[in-house]
Amino acid sequence: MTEKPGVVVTGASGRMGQMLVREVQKSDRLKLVGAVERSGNDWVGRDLGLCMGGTETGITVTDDALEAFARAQAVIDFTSPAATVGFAELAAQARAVHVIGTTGLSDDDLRKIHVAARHAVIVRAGNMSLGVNLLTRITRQVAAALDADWDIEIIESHHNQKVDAPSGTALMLGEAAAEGRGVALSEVSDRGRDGITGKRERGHIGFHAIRGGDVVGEHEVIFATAGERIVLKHLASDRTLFARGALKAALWGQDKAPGEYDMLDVLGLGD
Ligand SMILES: NC(=O)c1ccc[n+]([C@@H]2O[C@H](COP(=O)([O-])OP(=O)(O)OC[C@H]3O[C@@H](n4cnc5c(N)ncnc54)[C@H](O)[C@@H]3O)[C@@H](O)[C@H]2O)c1
Ligand SMILES: O=C(O)C1=N[C@H](C(=O)O)CCC1
Repeated sequence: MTEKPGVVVTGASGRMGQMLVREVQKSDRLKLVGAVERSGNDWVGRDLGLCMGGTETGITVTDDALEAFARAQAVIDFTSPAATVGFAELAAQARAVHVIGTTGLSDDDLRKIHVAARHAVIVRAGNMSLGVNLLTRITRQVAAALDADWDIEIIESHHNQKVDAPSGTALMLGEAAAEGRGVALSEVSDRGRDGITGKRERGHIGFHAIRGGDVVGEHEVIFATAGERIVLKHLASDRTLFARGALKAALWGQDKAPGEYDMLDVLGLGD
């Protein structure tokens, strides 16, 4: 039997990090070989299993990402934009598949990730769930079928600890709607109206963010015209769906050529 690909989880103590650790430990196709946290985090230098309130795993949480990545075939990374940009370079040096779930990346961050993908497989998506990725396809199709008499608005809701807005998922849905309309999202995006904004611009795509409690993630794409509305909606109630998508991406990437990929590639929903 061939060896299972080894996985390092970055941001191991985070909401998604802990979920990812559990899912890799449960997997019969991947093996957990490392856990990375930022310098100064309480978990660094301690056994991962004990930190998570369970039994010893023999994996010591480290802040030395390159040393950990060198032992891995995949890095699963749901952290912060600054951390992810650094990890992209290190994962490329280690020739490990880099699965990026981090959102809130700037254009400059994306350029750096693009450079790293010359030497490594990078799979990045603002949402790793099958349902949301399918919804991007449906959104594109509906937007292509309707003209600009239909106003497009995207509403997203998340827990009160989320630090970026609009969510990565809302931006994926916005990109899909813009693509269906044949326009660039950057030209038509309206984010969070406030004050005397003037009337809604025809053809624009609006974004609105709700933050509260422990909402895992909810997204609505509204197509509104005189007398009728179409509302497409996705509700996530459990973070394991994002983690499972990330594991699928880590396995899928093992035999791919260096380059940038997304979950549509992984799920076979691409063009
Ligand atoms: N793509 C998806 O499907 C999806 C799903 C859920 C969350 N996310 C995104 O994942 C990211 C993390 O979300 P979360 O809710 O787990 O946040 P979180 O704050 O709970 O966890 C982030 C973790 O990253 C760690 N971290 C930060 N900088 C680091 C560094 N330099 N080195 C190592 N670790 C570092 C933090 O210490 C923390 O433990 C966010 O950008 C979120 O939007 C994406
Ligand atoms: O909890 C988060 O943070 C989430 N982030 C992603 C996003 O920005 O869309 C996916 C949903 C959960």
